[in-house]
Amino acid sequence: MKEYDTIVIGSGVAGLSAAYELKAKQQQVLVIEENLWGGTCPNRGCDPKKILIGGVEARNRIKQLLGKGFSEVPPLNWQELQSFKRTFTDPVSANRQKELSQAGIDHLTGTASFLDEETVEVLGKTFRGKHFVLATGQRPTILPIEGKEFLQTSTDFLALAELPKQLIFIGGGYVSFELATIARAAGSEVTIVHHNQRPLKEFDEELVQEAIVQMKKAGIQFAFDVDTQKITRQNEKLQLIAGKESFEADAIFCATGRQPNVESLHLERANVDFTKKGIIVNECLQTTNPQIFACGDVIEKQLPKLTPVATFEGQYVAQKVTQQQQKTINYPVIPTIVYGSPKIATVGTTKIEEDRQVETVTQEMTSWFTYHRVNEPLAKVKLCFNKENFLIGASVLSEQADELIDFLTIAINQRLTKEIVDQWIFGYPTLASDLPYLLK
Ligand SMILES: Cc1cc2nc3c(=O)[nH]c(=O)nc-3n(C[C@H](O)[C@H](O)[C@H](O)COP(=O)(O)OP(=O)(O)OC[C@H]3O[C@@H](n4cnc5c(N)ncnc54)[C@H](O)[C@@H]3O)c2cc1C
Ligand SMILES: NC(=O)c1ccc[n+]([C@@H]2O[C@H](COP(=O)([O-])OP(=O)(O)OC[C@H]3O[C@@H](n4cnc5c(N)ncnc54)[C@H](O)[C@@H]3O)[C@@H](O)[C@H]2O)c1
Repeated sequence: MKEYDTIVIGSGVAGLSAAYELKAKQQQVLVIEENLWGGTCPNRGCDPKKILIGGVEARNRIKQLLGKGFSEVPPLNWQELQSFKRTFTDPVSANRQKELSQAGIDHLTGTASFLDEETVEVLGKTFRGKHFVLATGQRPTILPIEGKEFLQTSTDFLALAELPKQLIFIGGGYVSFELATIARAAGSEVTIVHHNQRPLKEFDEELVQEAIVQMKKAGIQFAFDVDTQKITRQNEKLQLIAGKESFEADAIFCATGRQPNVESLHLERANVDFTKKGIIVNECLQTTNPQIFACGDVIEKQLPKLTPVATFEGQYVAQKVTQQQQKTINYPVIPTIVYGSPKIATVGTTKIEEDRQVETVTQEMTSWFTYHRVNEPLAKVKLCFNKENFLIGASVLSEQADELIDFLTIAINQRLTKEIVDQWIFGYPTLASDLPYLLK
């Protein structure tokens, strides 16, 4: 049986960032992956989504400038956009394997299951590890309802060769807001159905409501307080049934959250505890078995489950395994973005907490040159300052929120004030040159 210093299970951003860091510390490493190498982000998550959003952004820019240089909005050609996307996604899995070979990291395709605390089995072969890193990520949850076999997921949507005419997204989270924006811009009729009145609950409620107003203007329909009970097929059409209400569509996508990939690992044989939200870890990302660490989406955590968070954790875990790191994990503030149209982004503390004596300042930026020059309908920021006037959090609504939020993240991490940035010269006119007007 072959023995390794560390066996990494899962080749997403969490697993691979751990593997490369472990190899750099001269460890013998094996990575095991059961599906596409590279995991969710580059194959069926952030990257393909953002390529499709690129087409939407270009079209929306022209839409905003109708009568201001443009007289018509060009149609978004789904097949062409999908082919462009595939030029990115198709080579990912083979490239990731090639890169691992070049780095001298052993890798194996198959499902890993523990036999005991030190041994895993893959396709009938066994491997022993002194340490393990569990980075098996999550998969979309499918509602356990009658007709669930008709439900599709974000993975299916991102791979659609043809775009159906009428679509429903169940759930008012990231996936629904982003994929509904893409489908609508490409010409589908789209409805988001949500089970209460508060979609995107992690984001500022007022900004979410303002985003919904604009999405409705773009033709996306919303149905709130809809408790989906079953899906039926009648001829070529699907019916989503919720009590007395029913909605018709050609395709229905379930976007009600994601669940951890733990079942096939047989964690009980390795004495690793987990809940339905993920693998339980301590503040050193160590599982209930001290030789086994876990990172990325598969762990149970309050933080947002995002690519840069998974990368950060993968690197930390590698330092922990090689004992280069003594401290508990210390996360910086985490920016998170919904790539709809408009975009909504948030970072740090954004709620007024009396005991921290914070102040929230709302700035409407629509008339600022940055937004007015491209005729954005609404651009708004909410900034949270502590009593020393340092920025500690922000929420942004705009087509350019994804870029501004990172400048605000730098301002929080570096404790930037207006006095400091007034000493700097930024390229003008840019989002960065707005920064002095946003800080105290
Ligand atoms: C549609 C979509 C859009 C997203 N957009 C963004 C975005 O814009 N920005 C952002 O920051 N985040 C985004 N995310 C979230 C981001 O993709 C994840 O947070 C990130 O990919 C998690 O990485 P990971 O390494 O933890 O897991 P994954 O990338 O999921 O990797 C886990 C891997 O483990 C493998 N595996 C599972 N079980 C086993 C087993 N027993 N044996 C062997 N292999 C196994 C899986 O096949 C998978 O490849 C998006 C997610 C989705 C679904
Ligand atoms: N831009 C990004 O960073 C990005 C984009 C996509 C996905 N992601 C990651 O993927 C995760 C999954 O995204 P998601 O949108 O599937 O999940 P989510 O957790 O963001 O949203 C799911 C939504 O579905 C609702 N819901 C739950 N049960 C429901 C039901 N029966 N009927 C109707 N609504 C219901 C929830 O209240 C919630 O609003 C995200 O939490 C995030 O970690 C990130």
